[in-house]
Formats: sequence, C-alpha cells, structure tokens
Amino acid sequence: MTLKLEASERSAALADLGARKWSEVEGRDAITKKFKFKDFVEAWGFMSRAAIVAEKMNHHPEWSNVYNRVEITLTTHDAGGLSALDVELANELDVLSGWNT
Ligand SMILES: C[C@H](O)[C@H](O)[C@H]1CNC2=NC(N)=NC(=O)C2=N1
Repeated sequence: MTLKLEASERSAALADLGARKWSEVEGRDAITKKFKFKDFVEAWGFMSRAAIVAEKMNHHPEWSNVYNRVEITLTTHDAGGLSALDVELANELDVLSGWNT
C-alpha cells in the first residue's frame, strides 16, 4: 500500500518539481505539467516510452495529447493523493522528454 507523502517530504518534492515546471492541481493533491514536442510523432514517441515506464512501475498517468502537446497529471489513486511514486514517475517523464521544459 503506497502512502501519501508527509507534509515536509511533499513540500521538498514540490520545490524540486516546480523547478521543472510541474505545478499543483487546483483542489487536488496532484501535480501536472504541459509538455510540448516538435510534432505529433515526437509527442507520440514520448507517450509510447512513457507508457512502458508507467506499466513497469504499475503507476499510470492521467494524460491527454493534442498534436505536439501532452498534458500529464500525476497522483496516486490508491493513496488518495501524492506519493513517492508520483515523484518518481515525474522524474522519469522529464528524462524521457529530454528535460522538456
Ligand atoms: C490494480 C493496480 O495495481 C492499481 O490500480 C494501480 C495501477 N496504477 C496506478 N496508477 C496511479 N496513478 N495510481 C494508483 O493508485 C494506481 N494503482
């Protein structure tokens, strides 16, 4: 059972993630980021790689894609809020995106 981040861990994580353009979601214990790629093929390639990572982690994003843009929201449904898994997946996604900011 994944537990929600403690308050101090949470604020430290949000500071790190904030530097990479992740932000909190209004009214939810979740983080979100807008990724922009060269074109649809790049966006889809990113989503394909991200899907494999998510499946391996058994931790899945809430995401949408419009042409070259991918909007991703992360939270841990089983924990009812942000957990270490969300931080880990956000970090993986940033690496996969080529540190897309
Ligand atoms: C049954 C399955 O293991 C669970 O539903 C997993 C799948 N992926 C998940 N992804 C996310 N973001 N949160 C979860 O709590 C979660 N739980």
